[in-house]
Amino acid sequence: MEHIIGGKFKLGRKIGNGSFGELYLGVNVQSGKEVAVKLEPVKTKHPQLHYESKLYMLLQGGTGIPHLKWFGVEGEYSIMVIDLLGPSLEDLFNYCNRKFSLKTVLMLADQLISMPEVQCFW
Ligand SMILES: Nc1ncnc2c1ncn2[C@@H]1O[C@H](COP(=O)(O)OP(=O)(O)OP(=O)(O)O)[C@@H](O)[C@H]1O
Repeated sequence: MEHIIGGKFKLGRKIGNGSFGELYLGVNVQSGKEVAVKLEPVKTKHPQLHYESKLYMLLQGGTGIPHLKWFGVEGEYSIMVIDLLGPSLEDLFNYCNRKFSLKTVLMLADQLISMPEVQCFW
């Protein structure tokens, strides 16, 4: 039988790798909407995912911050379900043949420094 995370999210294909977790595409089986699912083995030496989910909770509602939909432990994994974001900056950089125009760089800088969530880490 297919495993449904948090009673609501079906796990799809892998979409990325972080330094401590793996990202998968997921689908909310009730609404059909796609989500991002991050998995971290519970046996990992230095668990991070629970802290990451708490940070998302603190930053909820901020510009560019994905909405935390669910966090829990199921089987051998800690699991966090968040909004599925668009392509990463690296993906966009590759799409532009690894060259951004000055205008793009300035627009990016402008967006980054005006994010209150980023300012609090300075
Ligand atoms: N909500 C999301 N929607 C779509 N793709 C995502 C989402 N979160 C992360 N990704 C992608 O998954 C990959 C891994 O992300 P992850 O957040 O695990 O690691 P990271 O930020 O690259 O590094 P670190 O593990 O140090 O935080 C990245 O390529 C990122 O673009």
